[in-house]
Amino acid sequence: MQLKEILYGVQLLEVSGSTEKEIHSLCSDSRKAAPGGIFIAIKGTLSDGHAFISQTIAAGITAVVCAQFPASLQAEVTYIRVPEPAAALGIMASNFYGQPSSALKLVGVTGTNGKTTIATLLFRLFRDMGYKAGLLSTVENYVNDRVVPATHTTPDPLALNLLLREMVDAGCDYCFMEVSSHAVAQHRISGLSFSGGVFSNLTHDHLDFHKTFDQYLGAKKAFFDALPKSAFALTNLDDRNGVVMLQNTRAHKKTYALKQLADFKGKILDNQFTGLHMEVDQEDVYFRLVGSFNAYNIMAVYGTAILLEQDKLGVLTALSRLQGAEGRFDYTVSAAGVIGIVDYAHTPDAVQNVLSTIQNIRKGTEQVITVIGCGGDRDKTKRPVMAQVACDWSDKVILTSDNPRSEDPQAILDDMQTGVTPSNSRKVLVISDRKEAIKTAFHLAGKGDIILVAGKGHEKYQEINGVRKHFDDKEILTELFNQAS
Ligand SMILES: CC(=O)N[C@H]1[C@@H](OP(=O)(O)OP(=O)(O)OC[C@H]2O[C@@H](n3ccc(=O)[nH]c3=O)[C@H](O)[C@@H]2O)O[C@H](CO)[C@@H](O)[C@@H]1O[C@H](C)C(=O)N[C@@H](C)C(=O)N[C@H](CCC(=O)O)C(=O)O
Ligand SMILES: Nc1ncnc2c1ncn2[C@@H]1O[C@H](COP(=O)(O)OP(=O)(O)OP(=O)(O)O)[C@@H](O)[C@H]1O
Ligand SMILES: N[C@H](CCC[C@H](N)C(=O)O)C(=O)O
Ligand SMILES: [Mg+2]
Repeated sequence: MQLKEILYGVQLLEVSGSTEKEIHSLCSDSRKAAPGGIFIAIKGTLSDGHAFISQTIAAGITAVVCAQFPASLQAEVTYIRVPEPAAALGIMASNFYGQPSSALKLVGVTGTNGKTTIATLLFRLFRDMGYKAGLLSTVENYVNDRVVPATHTTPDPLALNLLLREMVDAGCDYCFMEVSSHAVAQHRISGLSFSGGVFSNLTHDHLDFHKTFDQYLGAKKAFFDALPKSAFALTNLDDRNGVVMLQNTRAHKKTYALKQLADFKGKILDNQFTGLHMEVDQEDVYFRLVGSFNAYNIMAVYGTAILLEQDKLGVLTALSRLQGAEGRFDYTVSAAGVIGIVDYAHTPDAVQNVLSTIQNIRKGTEQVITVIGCGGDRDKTKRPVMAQVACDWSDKVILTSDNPRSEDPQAILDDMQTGVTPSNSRKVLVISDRKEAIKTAFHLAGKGDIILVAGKGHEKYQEINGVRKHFDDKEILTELFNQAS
């Protein structure tokens, strides 16, 4: 493709060299530079792509997009100066792959918790209703029934647009994707053409990256601010930040809620371990998903499907058959009657939601035993809060390791323990080895007791000292449950 075609829609500040040359590939990682390609220099959190420009030219790159020109320019290379190379990369990746997002109805889901659940339910709903569709999520990506492993919640612009291209080529009409706050801040979604945006909720997370809650809120809001007039913006009216999200959007503003009047109004009639009984837009429906937080997810999915012009009863019927996403309130019962729940709750709010759901459903006398850790190289301020929430809502808590990554597991546990109040300390055990922690919870549990293993959900690994080894909470729990029978 011609360089000038790839640059269509990019704000150019300065160009040195010809834009009428054939380009074979795009890359933002110097290690992937290929002859006849274009390199986009991005300033990241660890290094600055500008430092690698000469290396990429040595590897055969013929065009460079950057925020500052290098001191000396090579005659055969075209240099393009832009205000924000990361944003330019999004637009260029979209052009390079033939603007696939315009050929699909693309819906983005953002918020602290619920993105994977909402996007996955939407994907499965539309597949069940007979549509060809794609999914971009934390757990897995899908092109119809083909699974593409996920590396990020929201992939980088090149991987993202390539996947969208594959969806269009496979005949997909819809794509449902998670939009993480990192992706918005790093312009990974720049250049995409959205048909709709959905907001779940906003609570404490990622303050290591966004520094303040306002910056975190700003990243989520920027997604809605950039939606076109033709799109819809669907928000959760019961969330304190739900209205703020839509303040400056040009899209059609729509709302869902359980506690007040909204465009899409739901009500929980009953909430059991077997599922939710709800009234949705005046229809009485049973769902297999558990917990009041899932009632919100259901309303978000229902509202989106209606805004995508689907038939109300068809949507509710298909939705009532769906199971939750893997590792989200994933429920098993041992032969001896111990209940195990694996859940991806890894923020204070999510932990509280899962535990309050358990409290609301349990009959009264059963113990709730929570096994929980916090990830390394991630927001440290959430550690004591998560430990405190776990203690406040459980009878016993086993503090353990999640993914320590490059951190010392004991240091993470120390941070968590600062959230254990003296009155809660008698409830707490600290067992760094996660498998041992789950085993101990199992040995402490009797008939009817509930073990919550929180934080890792669907993850099939544990990362300690930068090394990933196979680890699966559900597998360990199931093995213990089977041994006992
Ligand atoms: C903190 C963060 O978001 N980091 C992402 C970011 O990396 P970075 O800013 O550290 O990049 P960098 O290493 O400083 O490099 C800057 C630039 O120089 C380039 N480079 C670097 C080295 C080199 O030798 N040559 C070279 O060209 C890099 O390719 C990059 O373009 O840009 C990279 C390329 O897109 C991402 O892969 C990387 O994700 C890392 C792996 C990551 O763990 N991200 C997590 C935190 C994340 O994004 N999570 C969210 C979900 C969060 C949630 O749960 O809500 C997600 O969307 O997955
Ligand atoms: N609507 C919701 N409100 C609050 N908590 C929720 C909601 N939906 C799910 N949760 C809780 O949050 C956890 C994560 O849910 P989910 O994976 O759907 O969210 P996510 O936004 O995709 O998270 P991540 O950003 O880590 O990918 C679940 O395991 C559950 O405990
Ligand atoms: N997408 C989130 C998931 C965290 C899950 C938890 N298991 C951890 O490793 O901290 C992140 O990268 O922050
Ligand atoms: Mg997710």
